[in-house]
Amino acid sequence: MRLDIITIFPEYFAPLEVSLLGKARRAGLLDVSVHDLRSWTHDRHRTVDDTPYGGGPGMVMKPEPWGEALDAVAPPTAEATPRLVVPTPSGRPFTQAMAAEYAARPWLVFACGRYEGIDRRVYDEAATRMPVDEVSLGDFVLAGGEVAVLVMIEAISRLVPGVLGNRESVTDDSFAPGAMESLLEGPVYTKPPVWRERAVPDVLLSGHHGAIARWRRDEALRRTAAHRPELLARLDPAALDKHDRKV
Ligand SMILES: CN1CCN(Cc2ccc(Cn3ccc4ccc(-c5n[nH]c(N)c5C#N)cc43)cc2)CC1
Repeated sequence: MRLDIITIFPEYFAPLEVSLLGKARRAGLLDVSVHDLRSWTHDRHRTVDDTPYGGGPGMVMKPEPWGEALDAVAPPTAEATPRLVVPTPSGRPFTQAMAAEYAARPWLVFACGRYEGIDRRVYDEAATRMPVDEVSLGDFVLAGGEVAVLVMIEAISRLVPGVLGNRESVTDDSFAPGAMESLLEGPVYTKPPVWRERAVPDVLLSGHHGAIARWRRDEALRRTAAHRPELLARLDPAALDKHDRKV
């Protein structure tokens, strides 16, 4: 999977060198390139922003550098076509399902905006030759797209086959398709069996896999009811057995 990131702060992406993502890159599972948008400026001050037409606070990212950057990173003559993913407060909510969709794609280009955003004509022109997705991480306001892209790359990359050593660990994720979809994950425990007089629930030490699965589902239902009751409304009633309904 090829990932290209265009930003005025390339240093934000140093974390992509460490941990799982670093290993995945070294294993050739991920081909990640970070590009400095200012490489496509031609003035002495390497200008990427200007005042907004129509007035208003702040600055807007100029279209020219973005146009040249996208031409260079994803040339119209390229054999493959990337999906352009642009984080923005006004985008579609980023979800685990979107992460899974993106993880199945061969090439993503991430455009990290700053200031009050990127001139709209950049989106419109790019959309003439590649799919453009505007995506939001949630109902809060960041100062730019870099942190959002880091979050999305981590969520997407862990779903790429081979990146996570133990594939099973994604099947029980919150929001993962299947039985746990729309449920938050339950509590987890490891050794020691007792820590500061707090014991691990007996069922987890019982070796009784059916009882353990039941306990985990009950805990997931309880946590979802407590923290995200609206997710329970999404559950297919057929997926709930009579025991679930008592939780
Ligand atoms: C007049 N007002 C009208 C409202 N706008 C709104 C606004 C526009 C940009 C920014 C800063 N910014 C620049 C690029 C960029 C990318 C992502 C995000 C982002 N924030 N929150 C998420 N979940 C994000 C994601 N993903 C923020 C970004 C902040 C606030 C301001 C001007």
